[in-house]
Amino acid sequence: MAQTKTSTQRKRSNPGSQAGGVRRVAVIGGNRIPFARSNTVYSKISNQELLTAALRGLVDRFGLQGQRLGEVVAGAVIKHSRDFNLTREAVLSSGLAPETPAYDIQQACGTGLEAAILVANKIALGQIECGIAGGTDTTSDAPIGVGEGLREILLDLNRAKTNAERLKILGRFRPSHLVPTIPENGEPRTGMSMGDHCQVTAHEWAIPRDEQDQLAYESHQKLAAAYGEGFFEDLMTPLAGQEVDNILRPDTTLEKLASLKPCFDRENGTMTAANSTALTDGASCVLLASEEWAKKNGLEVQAYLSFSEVAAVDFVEKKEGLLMAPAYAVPRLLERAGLTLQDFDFYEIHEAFAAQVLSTLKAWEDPAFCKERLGLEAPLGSIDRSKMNVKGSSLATGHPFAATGGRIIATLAKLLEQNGGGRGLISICAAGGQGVTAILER
Ligand SMILES: CC(=O)CC(=O)SCCNC(=O)CCNC(=O)[C@H](O)C(C)(C)COP(=O)(O)OP(=O)(O)OC[C@H]1O[C@@H](n2cnc3c(N)ncnc32)[C@H](O)[C@@H]1OP(=O)(O)O
Repeated sequence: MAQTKTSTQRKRSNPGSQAGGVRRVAVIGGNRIPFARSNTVYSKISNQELLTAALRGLVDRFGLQGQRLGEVVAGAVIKHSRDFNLTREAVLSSGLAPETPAYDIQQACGTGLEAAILVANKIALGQIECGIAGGTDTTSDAPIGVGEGLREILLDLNRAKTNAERLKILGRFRPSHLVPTIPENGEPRTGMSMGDHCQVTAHEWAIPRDEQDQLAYESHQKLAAAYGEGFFEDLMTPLAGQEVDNILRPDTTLEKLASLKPCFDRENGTMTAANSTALTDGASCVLLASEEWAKKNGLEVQAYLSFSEVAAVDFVEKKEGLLMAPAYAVPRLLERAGLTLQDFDFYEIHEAFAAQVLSTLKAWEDPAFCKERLGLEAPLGSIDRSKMNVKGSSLATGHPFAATGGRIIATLAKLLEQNGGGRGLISICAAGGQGVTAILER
């Protein structure tokens, strides 16, 4: 029994983890539910149920029933106040051993990738052997809050001891108290939405409308082709009769996209409902492990999560583009990894908005931006666009905020496995002027 052994008698359980040493972190595989436009098929399904469905699918696929994993880390950008720890609740219904620890994190649209970095770091340090990272979001089931006035009345009512006290408190009630507090897709410090911010950046970088529409069009074409070849068959668990992302429009045309009206700057804007992500419901997760654990459990390694970098920009005082932090994170990532921007076989650049992707690519090509903002002697340069988002991305799949990271990791890991090797770059912009990036290799 472990309790009767002294520490010196105890066999070291992670011989790969020497002091100061790190282990390679394997991506075993991922799973997600099909993503759905908000207020459609998942409109009556909670965040917790969406995450549970994605987790259960992963548990079934990799035979993890009853296993105690190191930990499960996930989160949602928009949560109800009742969801203290929705990841733990999802784990308790997932088929994993109930002794598996789990907790929520929140890093806006970077949540899923940040969760994977947290789990990976513990595996790398030998603190755990395996874990699951994930994310979920539903804008169909957004929490509606009550205003301050009504909140005070309700709390006082709860504390009141007599009916007379209750009646007196109810006398403070005014119809104006019924105005609800609805969560906004906006930045608290600027009062602008993500789309408003991105439209400012698109103007600054002079991103033409037709280039944004082209990117959106290609995203749908590539996602449709990926479904056609069965790419997602072992990456997805159907839910509520939904088998594919219902935002996907394989039949859309460039002419149709060109006909849509701008939706943020309505006068001079270039961003539309098609070259912006739609509000989406969904969940995803990925299984990460040490190589030893994977081998012991007879599981193949798809890829390794080797580097990560998170950056933040000053979008308040310095007026940097809110969604431009990946432009800063990636050069730091490359420097630490000893790589150039061209040293990749795949690029997974989250398509929050087509204009966000195109502004970031343009920034890396721009000598003045690279010198003055990034402190580089030469620009990072261009990427081979045929290697970018090859199975479609958020414009076509949709973007359930916290679930996008897991979708991307699972897609890229499978691509690297199919390719028989190589390297992929992940870049995800996030609210709050942040960007989460990582490298997968095989
Ligand atoms: C949060 C982070 O941390 C970082 C990030 O990722 S930032 C990104 C976060 N996400 C967002 O901010 C979501 C942004 N999106 C939105 O707010 C909304 O989707 C939107 C304002 C852009 C559009 O909303 P909407 O007007 O309700 O869109 P919707 O009604 O679906 O579409 C408008 C029209 O375009 C059409 N359309 C949309 N996509 C199309 C496509 N691909 N092909 C053809 N037509 C399309 C629709 O059919 C519709 O046409 P009709 O009016 O004829 O019905």
